[in-house]
Amino acid sequence: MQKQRSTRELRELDAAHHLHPFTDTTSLNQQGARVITKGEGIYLWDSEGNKIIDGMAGLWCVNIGYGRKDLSEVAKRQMDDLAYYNTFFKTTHPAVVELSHLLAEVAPAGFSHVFYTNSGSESVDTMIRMVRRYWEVKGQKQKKTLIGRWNGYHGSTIGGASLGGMAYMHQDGGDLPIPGIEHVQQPWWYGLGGDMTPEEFGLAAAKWLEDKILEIGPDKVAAFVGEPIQGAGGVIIPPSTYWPEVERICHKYDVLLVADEVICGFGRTGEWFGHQCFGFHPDIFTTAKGLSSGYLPIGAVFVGDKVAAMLAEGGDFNHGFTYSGHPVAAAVACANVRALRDEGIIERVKHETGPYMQQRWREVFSRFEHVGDVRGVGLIQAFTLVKNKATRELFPNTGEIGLICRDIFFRHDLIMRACGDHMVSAPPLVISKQEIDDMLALAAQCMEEFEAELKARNLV
Ligand SMILES: Cc1ncc(COP(=O)(O)O)c(CNc2cccc(C(=O)O)c2)c1O
Repeated sequence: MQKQRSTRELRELDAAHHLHPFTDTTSLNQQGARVITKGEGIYLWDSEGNKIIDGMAGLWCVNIGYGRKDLSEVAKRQMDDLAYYNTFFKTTHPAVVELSHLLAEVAPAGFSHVFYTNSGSESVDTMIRMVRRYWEVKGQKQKKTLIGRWNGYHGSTIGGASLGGMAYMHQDGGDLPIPGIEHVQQPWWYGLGGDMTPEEFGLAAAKWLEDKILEIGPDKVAAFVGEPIQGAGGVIIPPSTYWPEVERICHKYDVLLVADEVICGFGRTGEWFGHQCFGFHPDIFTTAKGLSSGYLPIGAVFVGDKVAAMLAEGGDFNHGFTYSGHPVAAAVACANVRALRDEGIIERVKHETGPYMQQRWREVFSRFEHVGDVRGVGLIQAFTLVKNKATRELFPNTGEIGLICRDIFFRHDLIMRACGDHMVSAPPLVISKQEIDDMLALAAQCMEEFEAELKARNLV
């Protein structure tokens, strides 16, 4: 058993050998990474023994909370029995069969089939190929353009990063987006709504999609892809009128509707899936994260019956991964989803802890001078750091203020995420009402310090 190295040793070796994702390595290595060693419920511990409230459930994924020994026991048993076999050549195994059956049970009506991947990005890339294959089998191969949203996030693969609307990801060494990917503006009322009511703006934002479809030509548009709530874009919650209107437009022009449920799926909004929270009906939806609560990498594409039937008609669908439906990941995901269902965790988010968080979140943050658009649903919430709350004036140099705020929270052992100047939170779904109170009391203290810091730096 490896002797536990000191924090200093771990940092030095990490700096010498580990390239971190989405990181300026030089900058990170000047300060050293924080070494996380343990998790339990909503808490993490670092190598210095500090207890941390994880207001982000890792990366929006540890829905069931840390430290579930039942999941690690399932993993060990499966690994001892069958650590790996593939599902390529007319083979399957009990773990992936049980998971597939369970997912068909928890999925909304019309979704009987899942395709497995190892991540959200792979789920999105799989969806892109499925959508294009669907139209090819239907004899409309030219219908291949997918439309996403600016500031949407769909992963880091070439397809996912192209479909995403993070412009900086298109520039950074990727020469993205790939051909056949277009974007429309996001349904962000607070920043783009002007004098419109949210309801008016939701319809206007949906019309941007109709305009884009007509600009490209309906006979060339394959699908529209969106997160029910844009997560990494800053928890952008669309007005109530947006998604039903998007669905109407997609039906009008025979465009497939795809929900990217990688963050919103598996109870995050209080519903099993985010599209159920906003009342629309996708043809396909992509998942990962909460599927296994991050205990092992696994993703799943839920394929609507209409699309599955067309794929079946097309014979071989030449796509898939070595670890598609990996036995250990499938077994852990099955145990995780069963627990989310059988322990009433999602039900509690919908009826107890979600409403409680949303009430307390608004009470705590609405009183701060430089906080606007306090928002959230279920256990995904945010607020926007603003220069002038009355006029909705944002800070210049988007992101600079967000990082100041995030670092104050981190110094106080509370993990929240700065997406630009949006401060966001998505804790494990097992968070209790008392833990919500504790988290928000600490957050309020951090915000007092943050607003003092703004004044001390003459940023307001
Ligand atoms: C909606 C959505 N779709 C696809 C992906 C890609 O999933 P993978 O990372 O498993 O390939 C995501 C992932 N979302 C994600 C991943 C990493 C960091 C953050 C952040 O907000 O800091 C968000 C996501 O949020």
